[in-house]
Amino acid sequence: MIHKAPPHIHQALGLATQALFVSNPNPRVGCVLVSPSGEVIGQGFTQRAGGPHAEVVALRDASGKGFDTSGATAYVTLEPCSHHGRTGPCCDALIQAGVAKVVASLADPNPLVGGRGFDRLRAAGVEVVVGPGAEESRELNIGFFSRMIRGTPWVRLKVASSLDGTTALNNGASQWITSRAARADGHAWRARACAVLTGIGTVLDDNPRLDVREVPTPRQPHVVVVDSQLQLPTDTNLLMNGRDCYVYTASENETKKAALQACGATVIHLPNANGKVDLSAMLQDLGQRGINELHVEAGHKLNGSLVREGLVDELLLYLAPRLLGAGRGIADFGPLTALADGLALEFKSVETLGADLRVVARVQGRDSF
Ligand SMILES: NC(=O)C1=CN([C@@H]2O[C@H](COP(=O)(O)OP(=O)(O)OC[C@H]3O[C@@H](n4cnc5c(N)ncnc54)[C@H](OP(=O)(O)O)[C@@H]3O)[C@@H](O)[C@H]2O)C=CC1
Ligand SMILES: Nc1c(N[C@@H]2O[C@H](COP(=O)(O)O)[C@@H](O)[C@H]2O)[nH]c(=O)[nH]c1=O
Repeated sequence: MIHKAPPHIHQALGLATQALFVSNPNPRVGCVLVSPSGEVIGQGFTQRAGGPHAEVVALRDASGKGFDTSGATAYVTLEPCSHHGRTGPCCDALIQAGVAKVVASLADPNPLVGGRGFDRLRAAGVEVVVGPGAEESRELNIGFFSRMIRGTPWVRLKVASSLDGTTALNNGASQWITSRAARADGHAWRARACAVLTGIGTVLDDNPRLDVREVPTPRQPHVVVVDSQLQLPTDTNLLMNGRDCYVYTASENETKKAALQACGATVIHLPNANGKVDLSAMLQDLGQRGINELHVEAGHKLNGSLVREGLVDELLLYLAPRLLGAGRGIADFGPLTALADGLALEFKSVETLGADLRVVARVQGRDSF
């Protein structure tokens, strides 16, 4: 039997997409309220952290328009919450509004919710259907699911390269390899991430801003720097706009640490056995700090370590129609002795963006948590 998702859940998924740049670190959720006669009476999506969740926005929308919500069906892309977080439980709001049925895409992976929302609704006599739109909702919230289930962010490596895989010349020149359109698209991917991570090599070569300025966004992602020796200059562009900045280091230089902290950075000491930063421990720490999607824009050295240590989930690759020959590559790992030891990927999408190509490729098996 073919199970067809009801159109209202597609509408709710469309609303959830509107939360893409907004709700971090909360999941992107949409909700549509439909009256017993089949009329859409309220809609909403999750607002910024601490603001109302999708269900409450939809209920307010309905009551604001003078609609009676009793007997309505709520189509929602994630299990309604049952706990008192920064806002009250959405289950209670739905029950109080007299909603008769909830169609939800999938259960919330948050251990504080995890099925309790559905139990609470059912206990109050609300009919609950789970499943329609599950794949799309999980995909939209891959970072939230990663953090809740694995305890670490979804790691997306963004790279801009020539068609032959060069990301910078040996003298460090790299601006710009890709077109304006590709770079603007890259900003949209920055905007959906909770944080943008880079290496000290990139900071010293480029003094990048790593902010979102080519697309409108209500919030800027945090910035994370991997810097073993605390070489980060206090006048770096990264510290100029008051964003949260986390610097992971192997250095115990308290003077430099104090200088960076005075500029608003948070310095975290996480050395590995080689005197570099322990990248695996860093991801655990970022998970605890509420980072869902981690957007990496680093050079070939840090990218290489992330690949070598098996920490990369996805590649966001912009390819310019140009050959640059020898230079810095995408990720410096290996040399391998067997082809089978390469990082096996699966293409998710290939699109043209102006003159360039955008390839999204996922590391095989990484999304099966
Ligand atoms: N085209 C593109 O998409 C991009 C190009 N670039 C280009 O890349 C170049 C910089 O590359 P690169 O020097 O590789 O810079 P990275 O950004 O990769 O930073 C590398 C540095 O990170 C530090 N580090 C700390 N811990 C680790 C660890 N566990 N593993 C690896 N590195 C660690 C090391 O310095 P330390 O030991 O001192 O801490 C290392 O030298 C620039 O020319 C820049 O323009 C950069 C980003 C994107
Ligand atoms: N060279 C290159 C990119 N480089 C990345 O962009 C960073 C600069 O970001 P910002 O300071 O915010 O403009 C730089 O340090 C590097 O990480 N990106 C691209 O989309 N295309 C390109 O050709």
